[in-house]
Amino acid sequence: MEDLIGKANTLMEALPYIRRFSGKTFVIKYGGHAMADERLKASFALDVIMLKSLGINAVIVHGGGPQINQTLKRYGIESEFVRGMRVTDAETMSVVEMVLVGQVNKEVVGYLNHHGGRAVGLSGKDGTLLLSKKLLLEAKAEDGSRELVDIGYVGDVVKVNTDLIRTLESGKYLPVIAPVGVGPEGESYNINADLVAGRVAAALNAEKLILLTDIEGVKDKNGTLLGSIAVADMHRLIEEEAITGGMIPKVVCCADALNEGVKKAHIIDGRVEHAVLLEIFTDGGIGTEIVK
Ligand SMILES: Nc1ncnc2c1ncn2[C@@H]1O[C@H](COP(=O)(O)OP(=O)(O)O)[C@@H](O)[C@H]1O
Ligand SMILES: CC(=O)N[C@@H](CCC(=O)OP(=O)(O)O)C(=O)O
Repeated sequence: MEDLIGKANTLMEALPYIRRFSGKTFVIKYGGHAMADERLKASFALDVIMLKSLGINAVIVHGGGPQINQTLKRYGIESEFVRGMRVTDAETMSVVEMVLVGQVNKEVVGYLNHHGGRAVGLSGKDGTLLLSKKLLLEAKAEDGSRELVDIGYVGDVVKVNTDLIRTLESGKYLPVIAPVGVGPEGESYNINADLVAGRVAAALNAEKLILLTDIEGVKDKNGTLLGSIAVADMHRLIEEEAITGGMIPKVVCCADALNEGVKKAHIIDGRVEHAVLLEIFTDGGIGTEIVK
């Protein structure tokens, strides 16, 4: 009996969160390690289906950097990154689109539905979901000055077709978005998935933006996990090169999303089973929260 009462208490702990979040929108960026491991795939799918069952409008944006790397390697195409963004020429762009839209998106949709979801896969081209433009990247020149760098078909989101997402949600469907945008001339753009998640969260006025990654959260120069960082500290950590590579677009898009009205932004460890539920339904949460 004690065991059963314990179970009931665990359920009751979630009640205030369920009350607070039912009817709200959560945008979840799914990527990194959690996409590579069968047990974690199932745990992620079940977490998302649980959220939908509780009346939370979950929207998934997935990555696929490692899968793109694998295919580029198979084709003998070299790839390099600037501040966490892949330099993308026309040939690379066609591989990126093939892998993200044709392979990864369908795989994610497949296992969400296998576990009982009503997932619908979309690229930024479907219904012009992600109208985009070329992204010029601000980087440090050798003399220390700032310069804008053209890294090819890499984009930023100009406008999100929120109508399409709301239409799917009203039918209880679960949108799963591949981070490929479309320009005014119909051209494709490779967009960092964290950036897409941040823009979609802002456009939907989301309650939470949650980025799953392959590390416990954001760490300082000594490797200590930071439970919470303010936007000002974030800029300092980037300047000091404590935050580097793929972590840069993550923290920057969290800060942008908060500025545009998203209530909370979290970077959490996708290697932990049920990471999404632990973040949402426990008092302390997990990982790093970015705060204004
Ligand atoms: N300050 C930092 N704290 C944590 N991770 C960092 C930091 N700076 C750089 N990183 C790196 O960023 C990586 C996460 O970015 P990325 O590999 O692009 O993740 P994902 O594939 O989940 O999008 C971490 O594995 C880590 O190597
Ligand atoms: C411009 C840019 O860098 N786009 C990314 C898109 C995929 C992505 O963001 O995947 P992860 O979240 O798994 O890293 C890329 O080409 O790898």
